[in-house]
Amino acid sequence: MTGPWTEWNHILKVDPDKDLVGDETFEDVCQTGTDAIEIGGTLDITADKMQRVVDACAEYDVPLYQEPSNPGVVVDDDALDGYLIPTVFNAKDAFWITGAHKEWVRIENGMDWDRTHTEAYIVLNPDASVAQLTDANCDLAVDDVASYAAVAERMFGQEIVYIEYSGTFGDTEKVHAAYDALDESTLFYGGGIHDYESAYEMGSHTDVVVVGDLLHDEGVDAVRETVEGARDAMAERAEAER
Ligand SMILES: CC(C)=CCC/C(C)=C/CC/C(C)=C/CC/C(C)=C/COP(=O)(O)OP(=O)(O)O
Ligand SMILES: O=P(O)(O)OC[C@@H](O)CO
Ligand SMILES: [Mg+2]
Repeated sequence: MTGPWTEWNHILKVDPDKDLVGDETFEDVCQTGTDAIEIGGTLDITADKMQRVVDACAEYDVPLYQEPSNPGVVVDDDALDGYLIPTVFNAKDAFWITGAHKEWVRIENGMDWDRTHTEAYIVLNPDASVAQLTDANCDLAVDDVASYAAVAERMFGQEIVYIEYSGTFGDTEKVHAAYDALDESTLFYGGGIHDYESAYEMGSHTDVVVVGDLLHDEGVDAVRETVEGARDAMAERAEAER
């Protein structure tokens, strides 16, 4: 199966625990030009907060995915195009690799497998809450990162590999090594994208750029610039590869 993410350049990650800027609305959020909205965050997430964002975005055209941080915050809603379920490949605590997933399947009454997809996370910013929560080993060299990416694709059949630098702009050499290591899987990159230039720069090392905190810190106009930056970088790469 190939998912719609093979066609994406940009994802906007909305944290249900954080506010929008000024008088911006979810209608504005859905009209930034992003290819998809992912709803999720690490800290202080609840099903109610998730549901509020789903409801606020439901009537707009942009594809809507939930990215739950634990089984208890998953919401069942037809407005969702699907669930992007993290599995943290470099977590030292196995709960975040397969344990939470086992619990989810155990408590869930009938899984919606057709709408359930996984993201093979490689977490690289040790200061991010996701790194601390999962006890991720972020001390990885370029070849470690490339090898994790290849393992995710070739041994574990992961369609999405996610280099996560949440909160800080990452090492482009490591991101590019993951990109080079993948043949079929789609590479997501997230962390510290804050303007056209940073989106453009990272956009040439990944398939998809994920933008998170910028929405809550600067607002939709800043997000729109990152959509442009990612799109321009990826269009130029596609042109060069022709
Ligand atoms: C099996 C199910 C349904 C859930 C488990 C899913 C797993 C393994 C989650 C572990 C990793 C995690 C917490 C992912 C959440 C997505 C994410 C990385 C959001 C970004 O979080 P940060 O930006 O670091 O957090 P804050 O903004 O909340 O500080
Ligand atoms: O908040 P930022 O730093 O943009 O990170 C985006 C995303 O990868 C977080 O999961
Ligand atoms: Mg965040």
